[in-house]
Amino acid sequence: MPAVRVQKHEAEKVKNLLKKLGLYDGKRRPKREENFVLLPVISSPKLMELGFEVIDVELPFRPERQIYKNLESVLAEKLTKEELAYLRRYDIIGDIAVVQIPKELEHRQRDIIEALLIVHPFVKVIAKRGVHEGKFRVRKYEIIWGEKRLTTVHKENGVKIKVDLSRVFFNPRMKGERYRLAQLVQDGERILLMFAGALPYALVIARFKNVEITAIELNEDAVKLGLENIELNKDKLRGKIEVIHGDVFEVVPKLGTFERVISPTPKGIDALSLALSKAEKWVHYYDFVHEDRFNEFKKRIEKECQKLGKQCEVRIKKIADYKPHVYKVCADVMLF
Ligand SMILES: C[S@@+](CC[C@H](N)C(=O)[O-])C[C@H]1O[C@@H](n2cnc3c(N)ncnc32)[C@H](O)[C@@H]1O
Repeated sequence: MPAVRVQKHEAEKVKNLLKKLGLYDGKRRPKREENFVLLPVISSPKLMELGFEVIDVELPFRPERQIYKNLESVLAEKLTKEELAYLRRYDIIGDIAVVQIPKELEHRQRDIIEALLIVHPFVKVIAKRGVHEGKFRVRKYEIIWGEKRLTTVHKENGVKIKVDLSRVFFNPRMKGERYRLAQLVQDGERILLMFAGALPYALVIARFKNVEITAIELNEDAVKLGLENIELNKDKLRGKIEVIHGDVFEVVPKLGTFERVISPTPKGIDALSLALSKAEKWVHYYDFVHEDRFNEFKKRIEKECQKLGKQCEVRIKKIADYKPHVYKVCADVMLF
């Protein structure tokens, strides 16, 4: 059966491209071979046209449950249609499943736990999530099954990220966004990462690109985890990460400028002017914006640039739904 043979460091990028083109065969597992990875693909002349090395190899099939079963299909046997409509997206963070159980489904908690264990037999903890709280944006959780811990190692974009959900912010749904930024970055850049958390953005960027990242974070627990994460990934990182424990608004004004500034801004904090003032070429500024206010947000950024004597081009990208009509967005700002 066909597989594409790629260098290990390119595997993630090529896999994403193949998925986008509908050529990746998710029913079989990829395989490592020294410095190469064999990616299962669907037979297509397009692969040759794209210049890939296609070989014929037996790659093992994934267990059936991983392909066909999702939580909804398992629960469809037990829950009514009305109840199924209340099911929310859940996250798998390392070996922890994080679920939301609305009050309409509280009486179904046991069924939901059983179904999760069928779909994800490797999870060791199932936790119900609450809202983000405080300036460190940590969520409240209630463990409803398994080991009594909220610490785990999550794998994403080829890096390991140790997190303690009871002490630090972490959002696995930003995986694609972190990959997007890593692809925009060029080797050799100096990057300022504000509000760095346990370093998920820094690790993914430094895994793909040979850059110098200065990361600022106020939560001491996140800083400690970030340093552990650098150690955990040291063999894979092409770039360097320096972590500064402190308040962005005190530390950053004392620093010089950077080619690129990234601000995964906590909700309710305005660090726009600071981010723009420290950037030479690019800013990626995250915020939560009502769909009717995208243009207003863009104008505000342009005005801030003018105040700083800089010209800019702004693109607002929707990253995730936050609540009805409000999105988490990233403003990609090019300065010139
Ligand atoms: C939305 S989270 C993003 C964390 C990380 N970038 C991630 O994506 O996982 C915001 C982070 O900013 C940190 N933070 C909040 N206020 C801060 C400040 N004034 N200076 C530095 N860090 C701050 C919080 O502790 C939290 O880790």
